[in-house]
Amino acid sequence: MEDAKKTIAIGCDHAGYPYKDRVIAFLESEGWTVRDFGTDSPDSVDYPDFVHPTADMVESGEAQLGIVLCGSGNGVAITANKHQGIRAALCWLPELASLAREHNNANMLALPVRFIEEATAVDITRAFLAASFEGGRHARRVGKIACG
Ligand SMILES: O=C(CO)[C@H](O)[C@H](O)[C@H](O)COP(=O)(O)O
Repeated sequence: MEDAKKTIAIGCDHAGYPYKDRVIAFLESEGWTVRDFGTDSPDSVDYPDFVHPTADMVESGEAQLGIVLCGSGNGVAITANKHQGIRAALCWLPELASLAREHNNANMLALPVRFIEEATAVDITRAFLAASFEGGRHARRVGKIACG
């Protein structure tokens, strides 16, 4: 059985696919068990088909965190954020990834693969994993996000 505390879910579309294996290699080198929901080729696909299962695993608690990749990062972030228990952050700089965890308690990272270098994607992922939620005033604000 996978250790839920060290499991991370990942999913992408064809535009995110070029960086997925590099990000997975980094995650595994850091000791994470990676559950890869695809896609697994540059052939054109529809990102929601890969993001929903990724977000489901995070939302259920089977995975601690999730990472989704597409061209702009917007399609995957918008899709993931339709899940009540998901706070997905679109990040193109490591500093944004740190803040997403520290201030927003983000549990999913959205990477805009067509707008960042591959090494930057790894740097952003590293920052996301290294940071932790600061709580305090941010907990009050995060608690007000849910509606309906
Ligand atoms: O959903 C997106 C835009 O918000 C992603 O960036 C997609 O990867 C992109 O739309 C894919 O575009 P394509 O022209 O079909 O390759």
